[in-house]
Amino acid sequence: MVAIDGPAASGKGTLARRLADRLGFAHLDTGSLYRAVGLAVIRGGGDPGDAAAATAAARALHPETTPRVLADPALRGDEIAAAASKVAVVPAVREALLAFQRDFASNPPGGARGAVLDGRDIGTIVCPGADAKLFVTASVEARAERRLKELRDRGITVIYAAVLEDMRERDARDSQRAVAPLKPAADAFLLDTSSLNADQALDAAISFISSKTGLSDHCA
Ligand SMILES: Nc1ncnc2c1ncn2[C@@H]1O[C@H](COP(=O)(O)OP(=O)(O)O)[C@@H](O)[C@H]1O
Ligand SMILES: Nc1ccn([C@@H]2O[C@H](COP(=O)(O)OP(=O)(O)O)[C@@H](O)[C@H]2O)c(=O)n1
Repeated sequence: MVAIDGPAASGKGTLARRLADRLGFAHLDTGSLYRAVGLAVIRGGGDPGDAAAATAAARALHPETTPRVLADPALRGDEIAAAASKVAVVPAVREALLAFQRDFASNPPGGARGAVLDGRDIGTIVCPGADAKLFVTASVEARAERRLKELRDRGITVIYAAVLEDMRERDARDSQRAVAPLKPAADAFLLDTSSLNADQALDAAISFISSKTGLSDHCA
């Protein structure tokens, strides 16, 4: 089981997807779970900063329907990213999402022989027993450039300064929250992708993972 954590637009999702393909593992983007909770609160007319509304939305996510919910393209916008980081500070929300993540890691769907999970607290809280942990970073400017390009490619009109500001705010909220803050696990491999392309990041990750013997479905 491989755990990948890091801040927004560091490249952790791209790396996790490509690693999963390479290893024949299932992939779970755990940020989508928090985004789904944020989206559900907004669609219900609520405020993502309201802990009770966020907790109710997290508890309403059921394992059978979750894969369909996670495929909703509406999850990908920056407004939903901000909502996700607000619901993510609520301990009861995190608690409600824990079992789904651990179950995915221990019993990967589709008969996969392992799992790659990416998020903020995979190596520290969700799967502290992971066989390999990576913490992917990049400068906030490089990450804002990447997110800007991604949003513009999807036809969304945004300016660099606003994306940079959003990213700084989310970094601060994610790193400073009391429960499961964004930070590298003590035994994580630090991978700074500021000057690496996606292929180079994948190569560096494969070298690290190859140095670990025997990947299994260890998680908690
Ligand atoms: N090493 C890299 N160098 C440059 N761009 C990258 C790299 N890895 C990913 N990207 C691009 O940056 C954007 C954010 O990557 P993503 O994997 O979604 O980040 P995260 O999951 O950390 O938010 C995407 O458009 C992706 O194609
Ligand atoms: N394991 C996780 C994953 C995401 N999150 C929260 O969910 C938000 C959205 O995560 P994401 O991974 O989809 O965001 P990006 O990195 O794709 O921008 C983050 O800013 C975190 O606040 C979390 O708290 N724990």
